[in-house]
Amino acid sequence: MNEIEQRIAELNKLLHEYGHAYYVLDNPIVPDAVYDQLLNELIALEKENPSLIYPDSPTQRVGGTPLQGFKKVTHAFPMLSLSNAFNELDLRDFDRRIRQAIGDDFSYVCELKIDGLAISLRYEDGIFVQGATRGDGVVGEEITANLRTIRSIPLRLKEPVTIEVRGEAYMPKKSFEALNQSRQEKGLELFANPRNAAAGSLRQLDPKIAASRNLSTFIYAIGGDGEAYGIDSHAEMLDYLETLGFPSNKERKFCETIDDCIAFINMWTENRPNLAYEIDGIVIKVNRYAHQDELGYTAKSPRWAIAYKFPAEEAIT
Ligand SMILES: NC(=O)c1cnc(N)c2cc(Br)sc12
Repeated sequence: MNEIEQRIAELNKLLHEYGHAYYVLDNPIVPDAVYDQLLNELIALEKENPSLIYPDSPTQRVGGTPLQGFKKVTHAFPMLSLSNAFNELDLRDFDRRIRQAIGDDFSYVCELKIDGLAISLRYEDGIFVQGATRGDGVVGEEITANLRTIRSIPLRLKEPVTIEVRGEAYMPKKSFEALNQSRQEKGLELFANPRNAAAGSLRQLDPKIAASRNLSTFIYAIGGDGEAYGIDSHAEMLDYLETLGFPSNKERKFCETIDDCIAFINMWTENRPNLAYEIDGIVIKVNRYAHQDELGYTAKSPRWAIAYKFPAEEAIT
């Protein structure tokens, strides 16, 4: 490797590491000015040596030309939908059905239900190759160019694995308010809520628009068989996603009983306004894969998970 090739390799490595710390861990290692200076150095070197541009270089996040339309893609593994619970009785019915099926020796994991747009990300040998919307769960729209602009989506994983993951793309509350403020000043129609704003941003044909919308993601599932990665529980899977470099939501709780889940729901019903992003419920999943396999699926959704939905908020008159 000559000096320029070495410097480009080093800048890619540093910018991936700094970008992961800033956008995924929310814990910057270097000041923004240092990040920007290194990024500008890489942009200049790539301009002089286009043959040395890495496909997953941080400079390659925002594509050039707008698309003509979105291709349809079939997910390698169908994307789940969850049955809903609206009150404590529904939750205790869910718990009772599980006990009747597998006995009492199991535990739950509770997670925040992010109010955004469900997405699927495909990586081959650790490189981000395709991203899609959920669509009908089987066929979605290919929105790779737009998802590449989301800084919390790694373009290269920490391990060279081939994997398909699922998560939620969302717009933080502050970004939503700023976007609507600027749209109001321009006399444009306002977005009704952050979910619509995130969905609208990811359905733009020009990636530069998506790049300007400050979207983020939480990744919360592996498509298909987690056991293929040596994992045998949901909690371990979430930790594995983090080791690969994905942003996973830290507000999750290992719960021994449905009472613990209800306490978690009550706490977040209270604390929901303090979050930087919107949630529309709490997802409860039986933790161990062996138990999930025993419980199986209905025609539409897993028997081992349920989404508690917060009551619809009173429209502010
Ligand atoms: N953590 C999770 O499982 C989770 C979080 N947020 C969501 N909007 C969804 C939707 C499904 Br389906 S699962 C899930």
